[in-house]
Amino acid sequence: MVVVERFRSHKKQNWAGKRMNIKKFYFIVNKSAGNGKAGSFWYRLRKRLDERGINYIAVDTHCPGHAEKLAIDICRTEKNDEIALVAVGGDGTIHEVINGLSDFPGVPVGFLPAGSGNDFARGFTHESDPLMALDKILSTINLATYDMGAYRLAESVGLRTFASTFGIGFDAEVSRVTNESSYKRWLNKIKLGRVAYIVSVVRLVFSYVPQDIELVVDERKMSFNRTWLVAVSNIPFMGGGMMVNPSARPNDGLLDVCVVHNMNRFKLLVLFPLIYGGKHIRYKEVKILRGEKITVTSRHPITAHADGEIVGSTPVSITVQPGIRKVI
Ligand SMILES: Nc1ncnc2c1ncn2[C@@H]1O[C@H](COP(=O)(O)OP(=O)(O)OP(=O)(O)O)[C@@H](O)[C@H]1O
Repeated sequence: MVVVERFRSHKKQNWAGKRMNIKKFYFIVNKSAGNGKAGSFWYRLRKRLDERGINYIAVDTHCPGHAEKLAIDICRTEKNDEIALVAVGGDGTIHEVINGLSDFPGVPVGFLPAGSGNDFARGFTHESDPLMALDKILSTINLATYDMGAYRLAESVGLRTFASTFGIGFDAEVSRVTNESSYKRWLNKIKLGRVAYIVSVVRLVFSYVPQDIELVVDERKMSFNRTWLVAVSNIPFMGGGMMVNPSARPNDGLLDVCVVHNMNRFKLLVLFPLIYGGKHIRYKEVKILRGEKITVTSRHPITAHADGEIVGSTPVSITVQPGIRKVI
């Protein structure tokens, strides 16, 4: 009955935990995150920085993709062992910043959660309050090295990075519909941004068409019929706290894979709340795997997201990059 398969166990943890000598903090601020909530958060954060006499520079993003360019420009002009970059926004903002840092492994990154979902904070920094998160970052005591995921889509050039989850299928459509929705804006206003993802699940469950896929995890080849989603995770959470891969750890050198297949729509809807406690993995239609290299192919292209941002469609190959990123 329980179809939870663990053919790889966690590797030895690569926790680094050391103090750094950071001389200057760069804050990359996406004031549009959380549908504008980040702007008011930033006002309070800046006040705290000024009160403490911190040496910092803040730069605002002006459009999608800008955080990545800013991160590259900063790292090219500054001594990499003296700076830290801090993303202020949601998971989309941190996704852009870590991609900008791809060629600069020595630069630590921090996150002040001010978006709608904030799964990065849940999985890495464990601090949901932006002011508390700022205090932790400034103390730079909690510096550790973490794994990142790398993905290559057939239609794109080069390797891209994700921090939390790479998702294919239903969850990608949920991310797309949520990001385009007007209810996300309204729910963010009343501090219920994560509920927007739940609304999208209910909207899509009766129209989404599950697809057949081929999955390879390390050397192991598998076929799944009527697949709703494949979620490749570095941390347990996606979509604002859904615990899709409860055992995923960002410092074990491995990625966890959750495949939901052959489940009828009504069962999916009824069981959906279980994902918040990670209890969905008990069901025969849910397969959990773990590995270092994952490829997904399908006859028809299936939408894919990285950290909640739509990035393309299948086929895709994904690998883990063990301990590559310093996070404060
Ligand atoms: N100045 C800007 N104006 C509009 N959009 C921006 C701007 N700067 C960045 N963006 C885009 O805003 C999008 C949303 O940002 P982000 O994901 O950080 O917030 P969120 O969607 O509210 O939070 P979460 O992803 O945690 O649910 C990203 O795709 C990013 O590229």
